[in-house]
Parts: sequence; C-alpha cells; structure tokens
Amino acid sequence: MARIMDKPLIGVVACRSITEGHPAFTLHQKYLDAIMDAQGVAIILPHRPGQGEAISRRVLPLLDGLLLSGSPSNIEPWRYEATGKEELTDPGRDELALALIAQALPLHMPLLAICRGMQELAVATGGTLYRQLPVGEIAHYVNSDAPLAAQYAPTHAIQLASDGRLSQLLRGMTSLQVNSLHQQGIHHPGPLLQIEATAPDGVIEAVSVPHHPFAFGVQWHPEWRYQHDEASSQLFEAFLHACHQYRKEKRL
Ligand SMILES: N[C@@H](CCC(=O)NCCCC(=O)O)C(=O)O
Repeated sequence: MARIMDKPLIGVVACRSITEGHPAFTLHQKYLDAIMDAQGVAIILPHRPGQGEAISRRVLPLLDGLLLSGSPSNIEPWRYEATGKEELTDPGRDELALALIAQALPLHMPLLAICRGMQELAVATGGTLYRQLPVGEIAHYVNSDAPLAAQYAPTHAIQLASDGRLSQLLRGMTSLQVNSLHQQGIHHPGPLLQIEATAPDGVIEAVSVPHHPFAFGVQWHPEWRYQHDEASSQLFEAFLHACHQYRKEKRL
C-alpha cells in the first residue's frame, strides 16, 4: 500500500444543505470512500458565494485531481442562459465548481464529473441543460422514497461510442447497464465536449474532453458499490492512475 504522502490529493466540492436546522456542507461518503479505496486522499472543498474564483485559484495548485459529485440541487438556469425560477439551488457550489472546471481543464488536471458534476462540466464549457427531461420510455429518475439499494440499482442500458475514449478505457465495452437518479440532463454539450455514451432515448450519458489526459463526465453513479461492478472499478482506477501521473509530472 502506498504511503499517504505519496497518494494523490483529490478535491471534492461540497454541497450546501441544512442539517438539524444548521446550514452545513455535506457530501455522501460513498464518493470519498471510492477515492480512498482507490488509493487517493480526498479533501472536501466548502464554498462561499462571491469567492468561487478566488478559492479555486487558492486550492487548485494543492490538488492532483478533481471529483464533482452528484447532488439533488440543480444548477441555476441563468448559468446556461435558460429562464425561469429554480427552487432547489446551491449557488455557492455552482460558482466554485464552474471556476474549478474552467481553471483545471487548461492545466490538464484529471477530472471525474458524476451526475450533477457532469452537468456542471457541460455548463462550464458552454453547454446547456434540459431543466426537466421529457418523460419517455426510460425513467431516468427513481422514487427517492425507495430503499437506497433499489434507487441505485441499474435501470437501463447505455450505448458507448464504439470509437470513443470511454469504451477504450473500459477495455472495449460497447454497452452497460447503469443506475439513474437525475431529472435534468445535457441538452447541447457545447463546443468542447465529446459524447461518449447515450441512452436508447438519446439522453447523453457520458462525455469527455478531447486532448485532455482524463476529463470524463458520467450521468450515472459509478461510486455506488463500485467494487462490485467492473466498469465502475475500471473508471475509478483509471481516474486515480491519471491523478498519480499528474502529481508526478507536476513535481518534475
Ligand atoms: N439535480 C440534478 C443532478 C442529479 C444528481 O446528481 N443526483 C444524484 C443525487 C444523489 C447522489 O449524489 O447520489 C438532476 O436532477 O439532474
């Protein structure tokens, strides 16, 4: 096992919520466990509206990778030029996450963006979102009253781009069964992102940034019991491998 000082440091943006009446920064432990099981050190990044850019500049040089987690909150619509009110927001997270992505991409810092994180990656690079996915043959959203094991069980297939980098990373896999806990989704991916996977109804399920060593977004949750799923384990192993590499090159 690697010494802790040799492990890459991965920043994970916190979510703002209310816990026992107190404003709190929270993060599901599964995201941090997946990083730490894969031999990384996770560090939670709190935020403060108005200081996202500055906090990002301060912390990025300390990090070797960035993980953007899922969250029930939605990105404020004005950030992708949509109109209308949004009840469930986390403006501080929007600000810090978008600043971190904008600053991390040119550095070629490894980035894994999950669910809301993938939507942040799209918005940060000029894409837009569906504020509510149309109801169709595939239910992308699972009843949040169901037991966790049911919520995070695979519900539908996705097709991986046959010549894509994700398929390559997953040793030639062309389709996967994934879980699905989102009501929004990427509408236009913007000029920078490559589509790596889609659901049968056309919903974008994974994206990457071309010419970047490791910048992937996935709409599903690979962190959920990732040790029990081959594709999820490979994704986390590849992410941590890229973070190790980044750390090594940064220190040369
Ligand atoms: N609010 C967005 C993003 C959905 C999302 O990230 N869901 C996961 C929440 C719980 C978790 O982190 O496991 C949308 O509805 O599309």
